[in-house]
Amino acid sequence: MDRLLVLVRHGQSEWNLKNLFTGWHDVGLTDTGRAEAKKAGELLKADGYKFDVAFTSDLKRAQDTLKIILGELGADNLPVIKDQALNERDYGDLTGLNKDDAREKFGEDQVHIWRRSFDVPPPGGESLKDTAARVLPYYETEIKPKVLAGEKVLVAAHGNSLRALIMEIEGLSGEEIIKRELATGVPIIYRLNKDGSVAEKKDMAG
Ligand SMILES: O=C(O)[C@H](O)COP(=O)(O)O
Repeated sequence: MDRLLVLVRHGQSEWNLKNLFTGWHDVGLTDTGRAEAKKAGELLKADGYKFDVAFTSDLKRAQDTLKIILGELGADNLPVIKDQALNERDYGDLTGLNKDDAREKFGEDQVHIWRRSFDVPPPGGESLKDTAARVLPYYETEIKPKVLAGEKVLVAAHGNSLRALIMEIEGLSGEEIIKRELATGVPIIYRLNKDGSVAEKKDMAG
């Protein structure tokens, strides 16, 4: 049985381009982001991937990325399940601030801690641990059972909600996952064992 799970981070968003903390703010894709999504769809199509169901967040940059990918795959009618459990980490009071300005204001180290520590939340927002606490139950109850039952599953979500998922799927520690950077619009392909562990992994970045 092919227990296929493909994860893809949304393409470049308007606020990625402007280098602003985004979190739950609902911004659209840039032209580059749309092109990245199209390329992701083309790569998946070229390798013959087909899906039974797709999951995405409640935010349009992930939903639009998914829509473009499904268009490339000729799968516009695929069932799509949207849930805010897959949203980006909430960046709290940092939302809308320029990341370089924040480094000047709060210091490089503090901003790095907010962005890449496992359990220190930005003011008023979610740490990666907090994000994992809502992403992982959703994965366990909604996504994983489908993959283990043999449905081919595509997930379009966000840098930090996908980090939380990858941590669980690959069995990484908090220390290990915070070092992992996810490129926008690059599919990561997993084939899982019966127990949900990774049988095979391929990153389409090469
Ligand atoms: O929400 C954001 O600003 C980005 O999508 C992810 O940001 P990060 O790389 O600072 O975690």
